[in-house]
Amino acid sequence: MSFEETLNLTMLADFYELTMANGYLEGGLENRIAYFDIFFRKIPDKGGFAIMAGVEQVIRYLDKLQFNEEDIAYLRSKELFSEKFLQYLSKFKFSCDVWMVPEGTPIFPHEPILTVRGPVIEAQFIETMLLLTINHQSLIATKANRIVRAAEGRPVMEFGSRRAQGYDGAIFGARASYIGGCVGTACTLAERDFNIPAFGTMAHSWVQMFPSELEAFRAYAQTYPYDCVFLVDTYNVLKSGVPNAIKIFDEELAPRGIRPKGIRLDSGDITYLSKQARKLLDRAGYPDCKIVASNSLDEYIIRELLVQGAKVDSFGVGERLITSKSEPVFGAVYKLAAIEEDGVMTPKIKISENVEKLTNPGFKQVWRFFDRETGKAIADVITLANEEIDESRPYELFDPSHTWKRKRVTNFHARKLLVPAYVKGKCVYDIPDLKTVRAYCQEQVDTLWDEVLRFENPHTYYVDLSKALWQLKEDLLAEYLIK
Ligand SMILES: Nc1ncnc2c1ncn2[C@@H]1O[C@H](COP(=O)(O)OP(=O)(O)OP(=O)(O)O)[C@@H](O)[C@H]1O
Ligand SMILES: O=P(O)(O)OC[C@H]1O[C@H](OP(=O)(O)OP(=O)(O)O)[C@H](O)[C@@H]1O
Ligand SMILES: O=C(O)c1cccnc1
Repeated sequence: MSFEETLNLTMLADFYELTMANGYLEGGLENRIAYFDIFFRKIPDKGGFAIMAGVEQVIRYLDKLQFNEEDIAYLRSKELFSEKFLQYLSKFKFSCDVWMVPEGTPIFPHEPILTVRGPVIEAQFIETMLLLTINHQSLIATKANRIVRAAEGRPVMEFGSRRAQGYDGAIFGARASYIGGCVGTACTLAERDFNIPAFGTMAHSWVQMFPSELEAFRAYAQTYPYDCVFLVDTYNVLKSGVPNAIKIFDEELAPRGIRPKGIRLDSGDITYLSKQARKLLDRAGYPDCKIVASNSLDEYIIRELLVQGAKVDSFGVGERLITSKSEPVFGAVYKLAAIEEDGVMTPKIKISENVEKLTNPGFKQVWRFFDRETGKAIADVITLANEEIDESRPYELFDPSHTWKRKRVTNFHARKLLVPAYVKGKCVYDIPDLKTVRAYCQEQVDTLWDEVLRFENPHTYYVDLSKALWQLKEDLLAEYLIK
């Protein structure tokens, strides 16, 4: 049984979701339809984009939503909820429609990345689990993608389980890291359950367990002759670690015609040590022996190491990736966008003094415009769900805050980003395997201009509103301001 199959997280809800639900039922609002959007406001690390992740876990959660007898008994013990509500929960069956942006897609602030439509009790109840799932995995996939891009084609392995914030942080963090572009993970369970390649080198304790470093390397080579990546910094990298590694390559592997895989540096000045180690290995006839570096790395240090000319072939990255240490919050929120009664939809807006916190009302779609000539993404446009984009005619983009800033685009292809995931509670989403998601992510990131990809002061990618949505927002703002 996979780790996920052991989980039923129905009760992982914020208590107010239950009190509101009880209130809706008591007030006869249980059949009122609500539309909720998930969107985020700020890209971590001042980046130019984020990566959508966690969709598969949202589906696993929704598929299992069910209150068992224990849950009902516990809720009854609170002496807060009506018997009618407890009966409702015991027969609870998810019946909403859900649209999601596929995993691995680059996403931008303020655009809906997931929309739920359904009876308000159900749609409201799932807020917390949906947010925590998308927030966690999108955070880590985004961070992983930054680290992988900093490594400029050198493989990055995720080494963070031991420093993850809890076991689910480790497991789903490994999953998200893989989507973001890591080649594999040290987390064994992640390979068992998600098919993410798991591999590793050795710990300092292995080296310490033997009377000498040389004996430690020899024992490892005898057990795993085809898989030797020696950790060379337990005592002294250049005086003992690398020379001992070379000695064992010569004595244990070379006579059998086996090429060594690598050495790992885990402390000290990685640039200096990797350059010196490279010279020693090359001189000894092992130019193909790879140098792996680890030790509190992130995209900034990796980039700096490469600027310094470090001779590192691959990176193991743990704590700063699995916790997204530099910015550990992905602030996606769940906001009501419309309600529907007797088939009539009423758009809703959340007003705020802070322009950043104004919501986009109504039932919406997000379109990504691609230039047909370059294949590059030009802009995203949030429209009302029933709008169509005619690719055969020029489309006028305009900045929703500075409407005089306009751009006419021609020769474009427009793709809907929100795709159906549930129809009336039934999953209609074909979950792709993770390798496919990872490849899709890379392909989609490649559609972004370098100006959006860069780490420092990236260009703000356009996320515009259609005229109809902009007008609706203006009208609602005017209406509320007059009130
Ligand atoms: N050439 C370099 N340029 C920039 N940062 C580096 C360089 N080499 C290593 N670092 C980073 O500097 C930080 C500190 O590394 P250092 O090995 O000096 O300290 P440490 O972690 O305390 O060492 P140890 O593991 O021996 O205790 C780590 O995040 C490491 O990745
Ligand atoms: O530094 P990270 O990016 O998290 O990478 C993973 C770290 O985990 C291991 O360290 P260990 O737990 O053995 O402790 P250490 O920091 O003393 O090496 C490994 O040797 C790396 O240093
Ligand atoms: O396999 C490794 O080298 C490894 C695994 C986890 C953490 N640090 C290193």
